[in-house]
Amino acid sequence: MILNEDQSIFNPYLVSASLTLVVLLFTWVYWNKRPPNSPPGSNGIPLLGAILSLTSFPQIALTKLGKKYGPIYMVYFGNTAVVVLETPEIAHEAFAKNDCFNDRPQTIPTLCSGKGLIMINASDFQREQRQFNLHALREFGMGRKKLEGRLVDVSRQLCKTIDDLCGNSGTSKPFPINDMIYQSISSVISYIIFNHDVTVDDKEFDVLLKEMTEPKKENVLSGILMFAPKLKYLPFFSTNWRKSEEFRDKLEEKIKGEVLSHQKSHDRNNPRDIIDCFLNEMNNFSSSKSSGQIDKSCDQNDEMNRSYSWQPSSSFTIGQLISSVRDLFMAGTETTASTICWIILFLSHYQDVQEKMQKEIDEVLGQSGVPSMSITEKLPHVRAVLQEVSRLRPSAPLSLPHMASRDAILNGYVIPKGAIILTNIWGIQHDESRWPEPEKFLPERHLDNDGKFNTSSNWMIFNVGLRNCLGQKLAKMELFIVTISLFQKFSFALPPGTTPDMEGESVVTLRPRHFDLIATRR
Ligand code: HEM
Repeated sequence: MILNEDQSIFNPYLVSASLTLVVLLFTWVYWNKRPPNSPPGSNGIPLLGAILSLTSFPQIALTKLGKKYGPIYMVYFGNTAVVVLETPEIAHEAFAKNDCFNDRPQTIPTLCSGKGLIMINASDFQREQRQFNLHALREFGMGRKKLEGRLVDVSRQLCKTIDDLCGNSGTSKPFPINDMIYQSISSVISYIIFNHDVTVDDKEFDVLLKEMTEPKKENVLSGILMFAPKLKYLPFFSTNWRKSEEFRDKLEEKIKGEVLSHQKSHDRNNPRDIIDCFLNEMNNFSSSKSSGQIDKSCDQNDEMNRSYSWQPSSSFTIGQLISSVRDLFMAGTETTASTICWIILFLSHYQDVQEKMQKEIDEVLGQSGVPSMSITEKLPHVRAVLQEVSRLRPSAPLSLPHMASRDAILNGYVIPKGAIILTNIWGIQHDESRWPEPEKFLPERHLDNDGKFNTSSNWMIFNVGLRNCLGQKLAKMELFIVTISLFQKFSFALPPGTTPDMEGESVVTLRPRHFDLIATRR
């Protein structure tokens, strides 16, 4: 048989279709190859991996994958390996018992400048800075009467604003509370760092911070970049990345101004805030270089001194001061304020729980008693409410990303160097084997048979290990004192006929959408 031209076995369409098939087959085989003994999971769609699961609630998508693959699994976002931890035990093994899973991927442009506290890799530099800031937060914040006083003042101011809205009738019209809470919480951290409220005294500062945390499209994109950094090379995301860097630079310029004015009025024997304390360390370094002496003036009378053992070194520089202040401010506002908003929303929706909590507050403090951390034992129901709301709506549902600094074994699996490691805090706190009926709001699950408050290692909103939340003591104090102050003075309700949105929105944190409230003076 003679083949005419059209029937040739070298038909170009046939050849290119076959070649495409071969290329696709190779891509598929190559894409689906997994490193030997890596955690279970799927490689997902070639080139994209599981990236499409990063919907508006990535924590929920990842929890579903956890049910399929088990307590530790590995997926790909683009070509980046992402290991997800679904139990506190594995998180503990990774972050407390190991030193190779505590680096950070460079995925949050507003916090990644090679310096600071949050996104720097684990190193002597990082440990020294973490230790210094833990100590400085204690000195100017945690455990100090001074901070309790500040918190009480801030809460009083907040109550005064709400009281004005209640007017003569004693009941307000519906009003949004979110911005008031954000303002109060940023004021607390602002005093600890700058010894004044920068968001009130400097409007530009305030606008910048709001721009960076508002739930607008750009910030949602930043949330996605946090888990899939390689997307920053795509046109849509690259603009977003650049804009975030510009914001960071502007914010750092503002902080620099504050640092300069601190330098001018600095008295080493009378540190006013974290900036002064840091400046003392810088001076210590230069004087210890010349004299060999270490003078810890901000450390006088400090009962925590025993755990305070860093040596002044070159990690104390102006650049590092500016970046660490930026990180404390960013980390210390959004998370705590969102949690307080969730608490108010849940209690407004569940009126019976609110009444029970108020009864307890009334018995311990009455209408005029001043809240303080010394009465936590007497308020188990309040603590149970705080615990349950933050279990249901953790403000950092996937924690912050960690990164493997080398190939290493975790729970019997090989984790490749450079893999991003996420702790699925949401999944752990919604795991029905640990929390029966996990979706239900049941504060009493945190009380024992005698009505005493019960802690559980399955509650882990601050994550665990060597990079866990540096501000957790401060955060607990803020949640406790602000909540008590508000519910001691007011009852809150949602406007009749409205259906609350209890899901919220994920920006980088999980926060409630704006909601209106009615306050009634008690
Ligand atoms: C309810 C409030 C808060 C929650 C839920 C929260 C949660 C977290 C989480 C999950 C992490 C990541 C831990 C990890 O990667 O292992 C973290 C880190 C951090 N948090 Fe918080 N946080 C809160 C409040 C605060 C406050 C008030 C401050 C500071 C004043 C703060 C400062 C930091 C810093 C500096 C880090 C980075 C620590 C490091 O990398 O070594 N946080 N936080």
